[in-house]
Amino acid sequence: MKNKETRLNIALQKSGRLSEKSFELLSKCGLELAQGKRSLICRSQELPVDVLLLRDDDVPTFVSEGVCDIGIVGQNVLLEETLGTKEGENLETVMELGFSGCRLSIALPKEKEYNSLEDIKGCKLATTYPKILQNFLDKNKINAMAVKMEGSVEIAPSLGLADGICDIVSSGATLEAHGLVEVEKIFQSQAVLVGRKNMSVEKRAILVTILERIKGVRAAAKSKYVMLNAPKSKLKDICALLPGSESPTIIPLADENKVAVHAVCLEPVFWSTMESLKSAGATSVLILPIEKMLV
Ligand SMILES: Nc1ncnc2c1ncn2[C@@H]1O[C@H](COP(=O)(O)OP(=O)(O)OP(=O)(O)O)[C@@H](O)[C@H]1O
Ligand SMILES: O=P(O)(O)OC[C@H]1O[C@H](OP(=O)(O)OP(=O)(O)O)[C@H](O)[C@@H]1O
Ligand SMILES: [Mg+2]
Repeated sequence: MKNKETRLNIALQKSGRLSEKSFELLSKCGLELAQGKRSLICRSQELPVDVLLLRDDDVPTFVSEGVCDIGIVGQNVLLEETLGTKEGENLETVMELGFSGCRLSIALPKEKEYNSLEDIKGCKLATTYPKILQNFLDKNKINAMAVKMEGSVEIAPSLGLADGICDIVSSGATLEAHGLVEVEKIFQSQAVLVGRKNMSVEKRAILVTILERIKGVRAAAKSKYVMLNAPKSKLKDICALLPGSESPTIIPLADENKVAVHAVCLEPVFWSTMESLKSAGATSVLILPIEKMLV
């Protein structure tokens, strides 16, 4: 009998703040996912990978229980779901993904005076993250109460349900719209790839392929391909200005006094860099995006 193929199961958020970026990342890694309209599982033809679509809060449990091998989740949810449980012992952060950056903060109505944490003693704070909040309060020896809400937390103070909140802040626009002011940042978060610690050798091999591709996608996103022409006499100065470039390719030109320089720059190339290149004698400076890169 033929052995069952080993496939890596990945848990992704079905819809929400993480899902679009997660799908985009996998797609850039060559994992085009065939998904029916209402299907909660999709298969990749390119690699032995299946993707399960979940609520983000369920991602840590699915991975720690071994239903999925890896998953994408915010560090805020990962910490909330694993604080004080055995679940976290099976899990490891495999890679920080650099998107969905946000912070968990305490915010109070703008009328309330705030000088230090002492001012929230005895307060009721509405939050979706009671364990992270309680942990922060305990560490700072502040006696305040966490009131659990599943969403729309910012509305709680104006309805008299709480004195303040502890919720996700990114631009701060939601706080402002609800007359709240951020007074303490308690946790900085981004999306991570979380994995189960004891994975089979076969599954780990698939994971390594995906990790290498993610590294390539992220390196390509930051990098640029630079092409320019340089007078031979200025070549050294011009090459020194190329940010994060290992060893540029130098190509002869019809004009014997000039060469073409092609380089992969692993750091951002700003307008100011291009202006410096021009001042140093470079002409026809072109900056091109890089689609894929194996690093
Ligand atoms: N405004 C924001 N800016 C950046 N990242 C955010 C923002 N809001 C949330 N996030 C991040 O995205 C994650 C998912 O947020 P989302 O609002 O989609 O969660 P949710 O409503 O709990 O979703 P689900 O329905 O899957 O339970 C958060 O846990 C956080 O890590
Ligand atoms: O500081 P800001 O940029 O305003 O972002 C913060 C808001 O973003 C998230 O909500 P989201 O908009 O995802 O809606 P949700 O409450 O339905 O999850 C979070 O719960 C905050 O309410
Ligand atoms: Mg959720």
